[in-house]
Amino acid sequence: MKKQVVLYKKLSPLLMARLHEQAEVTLIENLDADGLARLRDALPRAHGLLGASLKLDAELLDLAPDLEAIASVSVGVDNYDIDYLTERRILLSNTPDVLTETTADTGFALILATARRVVELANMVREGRWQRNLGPAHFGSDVHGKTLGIIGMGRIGEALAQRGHFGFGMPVIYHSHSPKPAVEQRFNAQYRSLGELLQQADFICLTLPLTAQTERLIGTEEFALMRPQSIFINISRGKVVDEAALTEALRAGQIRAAGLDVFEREPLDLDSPLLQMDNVVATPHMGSATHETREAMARCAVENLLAALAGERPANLVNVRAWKA
Ligand SMILES: NC(=O)C1=CN([C@@H]2O[C@H](COP(=O)(O)OP(=O)(O)OC[C@H]3O[C@@H](n4cnc5c(N)ncnc54)[C@H](OP(=O)(O)O)[C@@H]3O)[C@@H](O)[C@H]2O)C=CC1
Ligand SMILES: O=CC(=O)O
Repeated sequence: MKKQVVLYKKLSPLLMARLHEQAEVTLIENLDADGLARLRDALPRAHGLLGASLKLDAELLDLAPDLEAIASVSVGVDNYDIDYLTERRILLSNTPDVLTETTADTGFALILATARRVVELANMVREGRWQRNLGPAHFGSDVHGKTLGIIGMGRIGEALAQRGHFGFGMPVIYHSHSPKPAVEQRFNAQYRSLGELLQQADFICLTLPLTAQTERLIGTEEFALMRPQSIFINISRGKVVDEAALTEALRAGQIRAAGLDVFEREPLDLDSPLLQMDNVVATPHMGSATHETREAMARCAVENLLAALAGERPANLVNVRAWKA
């Protein structure tokens, strides 16, 4: 008998067909109130779940006694209680690697957009406020040659370092759990303590996961270490930053600008003070959002799920302790 899979993310026809070959599929297209009620109805029969952007906590998963595997269409796994999943031997998989380059492109787009004031000045043109040649009040700051500071030197951090070093001649400094000799050699990068990095980098880029250790890692004290010309970029998770402290740092001129793809609460409220500031470029958690990459992520998630349901170890197993060899 085929296993029951609940999808809470729509897939391409090709991937739907692949899944239908192996499983009975229930598709929940929207996670609105109606969709969530349908999800709760489907959970008691589910062997596998596939989707993203939903906090799957114990209260919800207790409705699914036969659940064997969850395939997250994301690399970040902060929406899951990993200890709970491991205890229940539910295999959690994610989609690393396939989104690394695209997310680093987004990071660099934010670096360029904030430093060169692209959104603010493009809006000036669009709104008919471009009436004379630009003067210093509208000048931006250079990107090439400036110091790129990366917090979390993993896959995406490394792809950002590659762009900065080879593309823009930027000295790279970084902070991570531990030094990365191979990265240092490839990009002439130098390890710094968190405090040193915050004091020395022109661009401070967050590329680490949200965990109990990184939640609110950057707050009032950390912004106080940055310089008035520093530009802060967050493509990791909103909760790694104290958003009120960030808002205050921007207001007080402690930092020059911020490029933000992620927020404490998503979607970002329209009345967020961040949206009142010309020196903030806010994007809608679009790090991996290209046609090619989202399809590659979905394919990766489908293969992970099908492997798990077939009793094989998924290629991107997150909670390895849940695997019984
Ligand atoms: N904006 C978007 O759309 C996207 C956001 N993301 C976010 O980016 C994150 C990173 O992805 P990826 O690069 O693939 O992940 P990796 O696991 O490859 O890299 C994360 C790095 O963060 C470092 N790190 C973790 N905790 C700490 C800490 N407490 N202090 C210092 N360094 C730490 C790790 O260091 P070490 O190696 O030394 O242990 C690791 O190298 C994801 O978890 C996700 O939240 C990802 C994709 C898209
Ligand atoms: O935020 C996106 C992810 O893949 O994680």
